[in-house]
Amino acid sequence: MSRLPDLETFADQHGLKILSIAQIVAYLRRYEANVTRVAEARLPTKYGEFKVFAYESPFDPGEHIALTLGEWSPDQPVLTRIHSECLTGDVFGSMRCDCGEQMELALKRLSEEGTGAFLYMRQEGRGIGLHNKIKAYSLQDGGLDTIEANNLLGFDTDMRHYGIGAKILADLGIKKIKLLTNNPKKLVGLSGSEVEVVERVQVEVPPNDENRDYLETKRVKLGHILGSCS
Ligand SMILES: Nc1nc2c(ncn2[C@@H]2O[C@H](COP(=O)(O)OP(=O)(O)OP(=O)(O)O)[C@@H](O)[C@H]2O)c(=O)[nH]1
Ligand SMILES: [Zn+2]
Repeated sequence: MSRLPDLETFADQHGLKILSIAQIVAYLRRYEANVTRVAEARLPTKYGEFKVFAYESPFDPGEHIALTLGEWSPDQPVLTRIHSECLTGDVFGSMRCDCGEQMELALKRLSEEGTGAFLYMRQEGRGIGLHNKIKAYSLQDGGLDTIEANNLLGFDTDMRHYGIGAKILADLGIKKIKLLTNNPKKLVGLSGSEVEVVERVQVEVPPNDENRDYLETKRVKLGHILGSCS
């Protein structure tokens, strides 16, 4: 019986191209990060009159939106918040985390600046989704920290990526940003993208009794720059 050729020889013989898993993943990541603006409208808020832009992206079902205030020139660094969805904090005022208050603080800062962009990325629960975040909360009620809970559920600590956010900013004509964040990993996540972070702007809110341990875990285990408000 003749031996089967190895995959690469077979591919050569048939004019096929064999891609490594890493090449396929890199390709999907690039393709996934393409965004299409699907709608835009006026959005008057208590923080001022924003424009709201809706985006979609292949392979990513998240209905991401961007709110913008004012105008900018192509080389102007724009005050920007890339906010990850937290339904419990952003909508219901949960005190387990700092998300809702950070969202309000960021919108206020944009309003004071008179110019800026606020991206609302549908990466609930650091990318694990709402139901899984609530499962993680349940484990945290039993004594685990936010990272241990994610890991016990079989998820990485943080499953977000920032390529789509960078593409949305590029679509809005933003090339340089002053990024409102306490998370240095967001800067790393944006490096090599079409957007340059020229400054990190602290967006810290005071801790409360419900989120003090959670914020400490973020500081110690996730490397968030926190502490000026405690
Ligand atoms: N899995 C999980 N997600 C959480 C938990 N608490 C908050 N989140 C999510 O964490 C995300 C926000 O991430 P944070 O680590 O608070 O902040 P960040 O966006 O990385 O950093 P900043 O820019 O400084 O706000 C949101 O998607 C929340 O839904 C939790 O206990 N478990
Ligand atoms: Zn939150």
